[in-house]
Amino acid sequence: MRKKLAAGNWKMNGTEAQLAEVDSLIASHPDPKVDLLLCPPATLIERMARRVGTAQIAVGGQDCHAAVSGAHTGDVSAEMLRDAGARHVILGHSERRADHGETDACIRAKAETALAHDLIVVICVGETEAQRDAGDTLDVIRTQLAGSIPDGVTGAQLVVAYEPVWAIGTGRTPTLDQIAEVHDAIRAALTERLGAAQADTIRLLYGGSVKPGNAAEIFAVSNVDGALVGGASLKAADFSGIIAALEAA
Ligand SMILES: O=C[C@H](O)COP(=O)(O)O
Repeated sequence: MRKKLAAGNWKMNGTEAQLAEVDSLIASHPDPKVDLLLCPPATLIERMARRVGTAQIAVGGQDCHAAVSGAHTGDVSAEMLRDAGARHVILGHSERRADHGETDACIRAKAETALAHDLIVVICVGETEAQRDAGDTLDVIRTQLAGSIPDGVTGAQLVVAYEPVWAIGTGRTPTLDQIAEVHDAIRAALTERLGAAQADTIRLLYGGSVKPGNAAEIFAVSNVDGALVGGASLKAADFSGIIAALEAA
């Protein structure tokens, strides 16, 4: 039985004042029935981890470098994330793929380093609108999974997020059938690659315009084990509604 996971990706949003939302979230969910994860900008990781204290919210990074250390101005290493209090890292988000030219091989290299530093990796996959219109969605997803997931990863070390690029921050979402089709295909690809014993334990998150109003129907879809939430994770009241829907699913 996979424990559900509600993950928030704050992207490039938030300074000290934004951490008040974490206090509100803890107050609303002192004993959550699902796993909670917040991934703030790198500048807030340590402060958020301290703020969370012993409350049941994990903290994660939004990216890390593939190298352990060295001359990489502006980058953050996996070891630095661990040191700051992160236990997870998002890798291969479509915004990293688009803005920084990240390839599947690059994401895999980052994932290998992150795993070596005891971080749980949240690997993102998703098709563009043009790829969906061309009927290439499942091929794109399978290629991204094959190229970006390291060999030998265990179910405890990996979370996969399906985020259709055209649904991110747009208010548009796929149909429930489309979400089910992709999540079932991801589970099948992971089973073929890692074996059922590992694949069955990997949480698959849907991401892309998840809101309190659509969360319940998305969480009822086959092989959806939670969500990776962007905009709605910035407001505790909104994220709380999504968490409540996941707890009820
Ligand atoms: O990482 C989160 C996703 O990109 C979803 O963002 P969104 O909820 O703002 O659409």
